[in-house]
Amino acid sequence: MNTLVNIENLHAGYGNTQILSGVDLDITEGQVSTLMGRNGMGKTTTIRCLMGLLKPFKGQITIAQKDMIGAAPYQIAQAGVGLVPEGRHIFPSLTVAENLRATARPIADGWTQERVYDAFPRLSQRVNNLGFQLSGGEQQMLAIGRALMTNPKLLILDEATEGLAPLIREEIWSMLGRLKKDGLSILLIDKNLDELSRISDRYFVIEKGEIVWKGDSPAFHKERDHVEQFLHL
Ligand SMILES: Nc1ncnc2c1ncn2[C@@H]1O[C@H](COP(=O)(O)OP(=O)(O)OP(=O)(O)O)[C@@H](O)[C@H]1O
Repeated sequence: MNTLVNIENLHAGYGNTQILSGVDLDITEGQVSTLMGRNGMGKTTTIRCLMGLLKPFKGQITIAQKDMIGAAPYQIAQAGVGLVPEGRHIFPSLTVAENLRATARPIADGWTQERVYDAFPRLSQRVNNLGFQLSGGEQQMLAIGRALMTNPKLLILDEATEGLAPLIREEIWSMLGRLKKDGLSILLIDKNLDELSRISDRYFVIEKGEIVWKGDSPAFHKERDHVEQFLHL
């Protein structure tokens, strides 16, 4: 199996404050990987470096074996990485259809609006509604749909089900399961261990800007108590 993204010895922070001090993270094609850690440990900072939104102090980032450190966000998108950011950030004054069209990068046999509506039937009933008129769950589905319309090789979801109702969470988790079956590589930033363990193949735990535990599914199940200790206060 091929390595899609490789992050090595990543150091980054804000101004003079160092947040990441040597993060190593590798993502294998076709797998679901999970980055976990308590609040403020550096998960979003790691993703911001990968997406070209924050310039790292040092380290290496490759996407499909190509050096991408310091690349601009549009170049990361072109390299096939799509992000569903924490807090969704859909366009509030555009309709659902316009939101989906806004970032689309069509390819042959790729994602279309119809495919997104098939995947999230709730959205198909809201096509002409404006972003701000949607419920939190519908906004999250739209944010995922919008990322899929860029036809990514790797889809990153930062706290995808945070604050959503159980039924909506379930819809999103089963949708992610279907995307995995279709062969999409996914990186989840999440803390819901029960739901994660249904689809995740590999796990990384970050603490104070370093990966302190990593393992595959069998290792996670065997050492779950140990992993949970990193996630609790
Ligand atoms: N723009 C910023 N300027 C200064 N400090 C920041 C900025 N963004 C984040 N930080 C700090 O960097 C640290 C890591 O934040 P980060 O968002 O990466 O954490 P996280 O692991 O994603 O946590 P959370 O689950 O709370 O989102 C925190 O201490 C945070 O306060």
